[in-house]
Amino acid sequence: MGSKSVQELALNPENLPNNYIYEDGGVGFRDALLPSESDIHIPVIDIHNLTSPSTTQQQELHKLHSALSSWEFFQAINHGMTSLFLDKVREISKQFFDLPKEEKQKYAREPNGIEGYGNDVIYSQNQRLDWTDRVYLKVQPEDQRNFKVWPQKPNDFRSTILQYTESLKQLSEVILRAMAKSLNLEEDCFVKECGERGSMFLRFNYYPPCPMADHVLGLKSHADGSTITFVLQDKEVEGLQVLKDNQWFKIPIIPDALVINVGDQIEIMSNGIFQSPVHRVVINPEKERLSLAMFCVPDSEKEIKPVDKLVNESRPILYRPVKNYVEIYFQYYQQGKRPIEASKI
Ligand SMILES: O=C(O)CCC(=O)C(=O)O
Ligand SMILES: [Fe+2]
Repeated sequence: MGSKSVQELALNPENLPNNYIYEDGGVGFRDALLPSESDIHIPVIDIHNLTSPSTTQQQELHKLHSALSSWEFFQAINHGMTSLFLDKVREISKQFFDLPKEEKQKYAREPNGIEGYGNDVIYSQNQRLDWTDRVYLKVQPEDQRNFKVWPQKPNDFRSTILQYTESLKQLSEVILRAMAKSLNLEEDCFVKECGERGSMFLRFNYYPPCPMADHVLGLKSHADGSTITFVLQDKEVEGLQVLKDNQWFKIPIIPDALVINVGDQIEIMSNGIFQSPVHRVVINPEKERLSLAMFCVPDSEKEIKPVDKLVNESRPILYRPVKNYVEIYFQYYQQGKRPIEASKI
């Protein structure tokens, strides 16, 4: 990891390294609109309804389709995980970042590796840095778990994360099937496209408070390289924003909802019908914020391309096939570029 964690930098905020600071670009970071202030709402989807008998399911699929073609973000409720369990997930995450530096360093990522505890990988000198410390773990498939970088403290860290992974693995299938149905495709078409050995990456994002919140970003604007992403937001401190029609909107907190968004790989598979939204995270001057993002990605051996049925004369093919998209993703991201450009025809 870089010489200092963001958590350490936050102790001495008068002396921030230049790479964290947006001199003028920062104006207005925190005055994004709440969708409700503009008469529009981030859709809320009831997952139970997605798997209910016909009429209820049809209505919910319709809602999902319109959510994904407008905001590309939605909040999922009734997803089967209890409030108590989600609190537990947040609690063990917080406990990890509260540990002494020496303990956290045991799980530090390799200088150029991506898994483990650390902050931004530095690719170039003038790269903008994100005001966040992370733990990044490949949690699926099982035989690719690198337990060397999985925290052992708090004691129930691993067991809680394994349970969380299992729940989201099941939920991701439900969502991918529902997405396909909402496009009148074979129900299993996206699931199949992801292959037998789809991967899941879990990222714990810890954003310390920063008095220069108008001049630093927790996460610079980006779109995810996943098929879909699940975000468990902080229960009290907001920060996630989505760009729509050139305007930033806050994603409001619904305490037990999971925020779900389309990633680049569903944009490719759906031939651009569902698009991967640009989003960012702003910082709070007084309060820390913690979130968990779970990225679902296809088997790295599988080639991803637009589904045949979504390509026709009026909708020509818009994307080239891609393979192991995650690989190129980070380099593009750290240079502030959008990796999806590599696939656009
Ligand atoms: O912190 C958040 O709410 C969102 C995190 C995110 O967008 C990401 O990790 O890709
Ligand atoms: Fe993201």
